[in-house]
Amino acid sequence: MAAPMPGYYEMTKKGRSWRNRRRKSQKKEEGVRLASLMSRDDNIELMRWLRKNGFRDTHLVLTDFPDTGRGVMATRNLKEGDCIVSLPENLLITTTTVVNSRLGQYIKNWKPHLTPKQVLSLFLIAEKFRGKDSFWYPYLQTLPTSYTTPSYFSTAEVDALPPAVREATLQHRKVLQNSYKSLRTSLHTLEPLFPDWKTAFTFKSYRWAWATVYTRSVYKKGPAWEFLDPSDRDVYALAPFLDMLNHSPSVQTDTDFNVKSKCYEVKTETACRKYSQVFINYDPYDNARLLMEYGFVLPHNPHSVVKFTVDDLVACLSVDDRNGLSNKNLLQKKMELLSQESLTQNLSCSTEGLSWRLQTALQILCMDHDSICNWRIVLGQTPHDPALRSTVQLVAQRLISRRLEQHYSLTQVAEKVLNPGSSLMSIFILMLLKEDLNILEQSLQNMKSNTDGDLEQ
Ligand SMILES: C[S@@+](CC[C@H](N)C(=O)[O-])C[C@H]1O[C@@H](n2cnc3c(N)ncnc32)[C@H](O)[C@@H]1O
Repeated sequence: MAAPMPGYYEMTKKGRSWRNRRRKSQKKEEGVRLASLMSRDDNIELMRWLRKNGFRDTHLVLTDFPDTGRGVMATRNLKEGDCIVSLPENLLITTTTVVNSRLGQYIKNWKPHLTPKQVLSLFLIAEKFRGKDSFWYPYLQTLPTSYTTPSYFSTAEVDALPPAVREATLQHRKVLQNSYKSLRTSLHTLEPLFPDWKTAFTFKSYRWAWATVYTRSVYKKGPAWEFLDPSDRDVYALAPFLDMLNHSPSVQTDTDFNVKSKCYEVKTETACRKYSQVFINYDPYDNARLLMEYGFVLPHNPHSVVKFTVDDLVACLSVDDRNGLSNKNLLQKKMELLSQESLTQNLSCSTEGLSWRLQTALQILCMDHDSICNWRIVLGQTPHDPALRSTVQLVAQRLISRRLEQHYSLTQVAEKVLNPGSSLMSIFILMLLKEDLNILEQSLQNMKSNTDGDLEQ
């Protein structure tokens, strides 16, 4: 298991002003940190190998940051438009790399066909097993030995998750297990290449390789080889050094393969000061998605939301339903409308309040028989019908209060069961629960303080 990073311990125990003070003092310490990480043999070897194979030197160095773990630091000021990484094609691991490798001719004939992720995972295991004989050895040496993605969660950690995230976790694990199961029957054909194939291609090593591909690959369109399973797109590339860049939602970067220079390039659209961490923006993901796909959670993630299902909304409607809003026929009509208007998913709230989709779905669900016949007109009215508005407000408050209660108990149990001192995953799960609590509390507070009952953001 990856060793928990001290920065995360600090984050869970101390306040924002403490962190700000700490950050300032950390800036002074960064020169020392820089020395410590760059003097590690595997990092020296990685940089030497990259340069030898056409990587142009950049003003970036690998550094251990207290808040994010290993990342990349700028050794000079970077300005908007600077190309910060330019990685030649021969240093990318894609399905083409695998096809042209010794492994290629073996796996081409496997049935069922392999997906691009399976191909890359097998290649990583194979090359790792070859040790120093592999061209990729200096890169493989710098990869994490384990991850914090859902396939590494303990049972207690899975149980502590909010229900929707737990479901996604179980699904993620099932996909991984099925993926391994489907190729396991063909592994013996690798015997001429790997007499020790049983020791090399275990589920444990597959889980590691799979997580490596999931958390570290960049988008690069491949040729979609005819031997590949077309259900997954051939768009993954492992990119040494570039994959050391951590994610921040507050930066803009332009990351793509340049067909002219034949290099994978990262251009920053956000200036970065000397001795600061250089980030790229993976995507505008909320914390649940970051945890599922990358195995981490961001404190104060601006994209974080708490999601609801239509069933959650309906359950709040039917409590004390004196107006008959959940009458069977009426409810069926409302459900049809929600489907027709694609309002059955992404119903969420953030610290800013309820999303437009959640508000609109609630308004439709709160309409009585007369209003539902003219639902477009009723929805379009400004100001809204006061009776409808107050029903929506009541149901919305009930929705958030209920989730808040559930979340309080989940968090209390999680705090008892999980040990943030021994697992980074436990820290992230507790952070996720606390971020969600914060969103729900702020949403409810906003609603209550809004005396006019205006639910619009
Ligand atoms: C592409 S790698 C980045 C380099 C990685 N930190 C390393 O040491 O190899 C992506 C992984 O880095 C970590 N990561 C990225 N951004 C992060 C952030 N803002 N905070 C914490 N961890 C982050 C997550 O573990 C994620 O799966």
